[in-house]
Amino acid sequence: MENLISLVNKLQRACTALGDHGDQSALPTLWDSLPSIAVVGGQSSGKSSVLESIVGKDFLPRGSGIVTRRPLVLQLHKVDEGREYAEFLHLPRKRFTDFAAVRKEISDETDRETGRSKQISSVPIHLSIYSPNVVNLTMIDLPGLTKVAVEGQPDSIVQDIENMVRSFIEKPNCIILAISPANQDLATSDAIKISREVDPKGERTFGVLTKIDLMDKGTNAVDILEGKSYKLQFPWIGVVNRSQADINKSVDMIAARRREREYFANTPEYRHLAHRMGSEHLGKMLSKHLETVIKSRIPGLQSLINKTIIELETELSRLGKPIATDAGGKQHMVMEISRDFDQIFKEHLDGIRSGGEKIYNVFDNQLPAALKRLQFDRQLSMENVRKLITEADGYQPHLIAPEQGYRRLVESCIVTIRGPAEAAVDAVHVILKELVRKAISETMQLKQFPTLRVELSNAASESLDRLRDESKKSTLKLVDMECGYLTVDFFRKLPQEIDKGGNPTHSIFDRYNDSYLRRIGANVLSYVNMVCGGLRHSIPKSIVHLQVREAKRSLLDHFFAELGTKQTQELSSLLNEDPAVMERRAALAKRLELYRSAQEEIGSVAWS
Ligand SMILES: Nc1nc2c(ncn2[C@@H]2O[C@H](COP(=O)(O)OP(=O)(O)OP(=O)(O)O)[C@@H](O)[C@H]2O)c(=O)[nH]1
Repeated sequence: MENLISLVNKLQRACTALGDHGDQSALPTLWDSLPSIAVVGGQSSGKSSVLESIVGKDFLPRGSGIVTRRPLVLQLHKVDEGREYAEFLHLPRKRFTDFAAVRKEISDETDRETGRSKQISSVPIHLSIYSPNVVNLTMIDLPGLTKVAVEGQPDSIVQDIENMVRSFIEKPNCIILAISPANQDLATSDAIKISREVDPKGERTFGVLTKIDLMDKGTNAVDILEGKSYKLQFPWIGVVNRSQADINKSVDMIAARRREREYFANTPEYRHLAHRMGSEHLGKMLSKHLETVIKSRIPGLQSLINKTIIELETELSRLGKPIATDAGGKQHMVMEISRDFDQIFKEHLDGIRSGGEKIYNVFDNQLPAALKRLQFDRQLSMENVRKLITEADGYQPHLIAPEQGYRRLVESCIVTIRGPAEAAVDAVHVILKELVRKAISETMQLKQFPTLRVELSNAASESLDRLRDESKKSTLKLVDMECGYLTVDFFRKLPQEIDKGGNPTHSIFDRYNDSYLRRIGANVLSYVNMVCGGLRHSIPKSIVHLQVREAKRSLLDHFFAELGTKQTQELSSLLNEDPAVMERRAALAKRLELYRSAQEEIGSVAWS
């Protein structure tokens, strides 16, 4: 059972180390879900004395006025053997074996936060005590409630202390140790007043009556201790702490405890209650109660932790990975994100994502339709055929066939194919750009880095422009090649005039008759159609080879080459992100670490 309390101790320590004090922040808090015991009471009611009695050590600052000015989270760890020692969370690895030094450090640490003025602060001091003589407990000592500000204190201090105390004890997981001095009327007890406000049924309030030994002669606290004056769910516990005179005389704790036991055992009014009085009993009882509370809370705590982990992970993944601080790490990160983008771009082309199919549509529909639209009517009109042939003949008319005329006619037709060829290159370019845009917006990590997003998009776009230019050059070359060298076989296989029974001795004037010119036009058209048929297949090949496959292969080559030369500062500006996002991510990561370790700790205890 003891490991239940040490579990909560561990979790509370982890909370503090990772910045979860249960204070108001935009992060989920584990601290508030863990049971704790807060000691409340009026000034000088004996809070510190009760704490010291439970610990069995002198370690708290003493003096007049407000001594406790910051919450002190005190964790008691029972160890099997060895020397007692204390450790502060703000001084890790420093072991205090001298408890007078602990007292001084509490005082100094209080002053460090509040200055030497008598101000208060809600930032807790965390102190752990390891001893064979303590029970496992976590308790929070709070500043004493006061009614008036003393010199040097602002008037608001009365309300400030009350608010701070309330903020701790109003949490449903807080067990309230309400300290009231027996030498004052219970009706005026600050502890009872404030605990009743937050726990009207007294379900989590333990009433502790101090200074019983200082009560007026002839009066006693039996009615209170028997729960007749003010009823709480748990029985009242009376304690007799050391008086100021005892402290001055350095009466040690062991002696003080023995005297306390004797006091209750030997005072006739309290003898019947002696078995449930005293600080030792108080410590044990609190420890037992805490165990019960923790046990009942474990299932709820587990499900809360699991739920919070999922929430934190979801938000963290939405915010993206944290940025490396060194140049190498930054470069690696930019490369990784860029590769993610490149991969998505390729997936669009390869059909894993949509969009690549539009390229085939260019080859299968747009290009053939554009080629078809080239009617060559103008080039092959009777007048034009006649004009080109006679021009090509020059001063010496052709003898058998108008060789040069044919060439000029073919060339004048084929040259018009450059238009559809160029248009196909441009159409594919537009599609590739659209795919880059899509891939950029689908690369999750890029949402985090607007500058990198722009740079990457520009680099990809420039690459595509370069590829378009290359592709255009080569594709047009294909067309130009068709102009540069005609397929001789086609013309050789053409039926000659003579074969058709024509008269080869026709005069030159007869040769330019309509049917002769029409036949030449038809021959040229049939040749050009054959060329179009070939280009319809070779233009897509050229485009795919130089634009599509090359984009897949080397879209970011230039970008990566330049990346290698970038200095840390340039890399940092590439990975510029909103500082608020960075802060939030760091805070979330810390909180997630806390919840994960809590999940592990609770898991192991719950199973055992
Ligand atoms: N005789 C006697 N004196 C006590 C008892 N409890 C506390 N005192 C004395 O009362 C004075 C105040 O006790 P503290 O324990 O310092 O009270 P506190 O509530 O912690 O005080 P602040 O932190 O200043 O609010 C000290 O001089 C104690 O010695 C008690 O049960 N009997």
